[in-house]
Amino acid sequence: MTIGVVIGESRPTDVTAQSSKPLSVGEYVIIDSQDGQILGLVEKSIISSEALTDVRNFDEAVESKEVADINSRDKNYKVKIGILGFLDKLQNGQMVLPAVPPLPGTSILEATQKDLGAIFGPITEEWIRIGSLLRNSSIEAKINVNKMVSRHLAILAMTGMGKSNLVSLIARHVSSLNGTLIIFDYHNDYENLDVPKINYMLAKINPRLLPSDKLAEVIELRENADKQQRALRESLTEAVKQSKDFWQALEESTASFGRTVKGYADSASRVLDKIDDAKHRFSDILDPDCGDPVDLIKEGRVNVLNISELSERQANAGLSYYLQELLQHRKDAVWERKGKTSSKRNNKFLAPIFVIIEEAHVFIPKGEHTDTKYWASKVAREGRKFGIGLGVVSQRPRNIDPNVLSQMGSLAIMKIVQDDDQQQIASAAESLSKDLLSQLSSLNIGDAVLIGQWVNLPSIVHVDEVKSKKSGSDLNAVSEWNQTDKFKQVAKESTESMIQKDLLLD
Ligand SMILES: Nc1ncnc2c1ncn2[C@@H]1O[C@H](COP(=O)(O)OP(=O)(O)OP(=O)(O)O)[C@@H](O)[C@H]1O
Repeated sequence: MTIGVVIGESRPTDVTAQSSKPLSVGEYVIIDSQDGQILGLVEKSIISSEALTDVRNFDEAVESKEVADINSRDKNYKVKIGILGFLDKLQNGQMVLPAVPPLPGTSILEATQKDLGAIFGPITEEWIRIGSLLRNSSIEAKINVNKMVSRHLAILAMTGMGKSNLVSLIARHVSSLNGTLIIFDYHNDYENLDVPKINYMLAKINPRLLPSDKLAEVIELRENADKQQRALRESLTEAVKQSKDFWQALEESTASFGRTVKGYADSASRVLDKIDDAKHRFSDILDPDCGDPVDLIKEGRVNVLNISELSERQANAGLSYYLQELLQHRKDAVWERKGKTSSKRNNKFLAPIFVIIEEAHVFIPKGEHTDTKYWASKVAREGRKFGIGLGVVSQRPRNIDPNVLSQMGSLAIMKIVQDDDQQQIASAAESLSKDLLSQLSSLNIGDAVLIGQWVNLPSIVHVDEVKSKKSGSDLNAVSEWNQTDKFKQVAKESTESMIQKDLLLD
């Protein structure tokens, strides 16, 4: 159906058109050019009224409105359309721009399912549905899972805009494809994730497997307490690591170090206090008898590792351990498959895995070293070769390490209003045009700009809501206060009636 006509000057990159009705920014249209059909994206949409132009006062505005209302030709709908490429080429995954601009007078057509389906929702197994195009809502929006895993992903948005909903949706699809997904859940957001055969667990740290500087972080020794750090380092011997009762052996070894090395009695005693404290406070997490925590992760499942009980330093030590081990497992598996080595240990992960780090700005911060950052950037660099994908989720993109962010080949960006967040994203993602960037502050909950390797074309979509996901929704303080008040009232009344009964019985 013809909805407009190209007017004025046109270029190979954009045209201006007069349309028969208002068109939305972000809507796809077809430019029926002399060289073939071209896909276009509405970048600017202007509506003007002949009668209501140059109005000088309120009375004149009211009179002009009456004139405008009866004149069907009064409104003028003008759009600027960006050219994305020839439609048939885009349907085959190629972007080819016209050499000659579409001639003025060329028809603008409504884009149909037939036109857009092959571009935004290809029907092959690796393409999974995550929603529909925001402005052409009958068109499915899909993402390519293979590209997501091999080229990494960043999900960036202000708080409450739908990041964990998108992660939950991805988890569902990965689960239905029998893939292995590992989510490091910092706020216990995924406890109620409704995915078949989910493997939900408390992330554990086995202190036997840690080097002394990492153990020092986990038991919360101060970073600049050099003497305590040394006391721990010297006490954490191979014999202690191998002993039956790890904590007892470590305590004995530390006590002995304090007795025998001159000037270290106080430091050793402080370390002993810290060990005792950590042993009791973190007994669920610090487990010398849990074996290798990576063994708790199951292949072919969605694994949610709850790290909400861990302090930031502990979570960092835990996460870097997991990332390092997961990368090594995948390297072993790939090398073994190529016949280059025969690994001594059982290769747990025979197929690619995808790891999602929530609150990435905490663990992969800008301008600061963390072990997780080191391993995350290694995974980002080497993951493609070894089949380990990284997904970073954050509400503060400006605080994520730009090197790691720029290695995320695919992005889902939801509403973001802060200018420095937008700038950080723009410099990390080449394919984020100025027009798309300007859309970010006007998106609603669940709307996302998708760019990068996992889509054929940058697009603005509305992500499907995962209805059964209970977590993440805002607390309803008013209703909870109300409930609590009612409970208190009921409790008070029943206590009063019991007192009455007691008095009567007396
Ligand atoms: N695609 C969507 N469509 C409709 N509602 C949505 C969509 N995505 C999320 N919501 C709603 O928005 C709320 C917040 O979503 P979600 O927890 O996913 O946001 P978030 O960005 O992860 O928040 P936080 O930063 O606090 O973790 C939820 O109540 C959820 O139901």
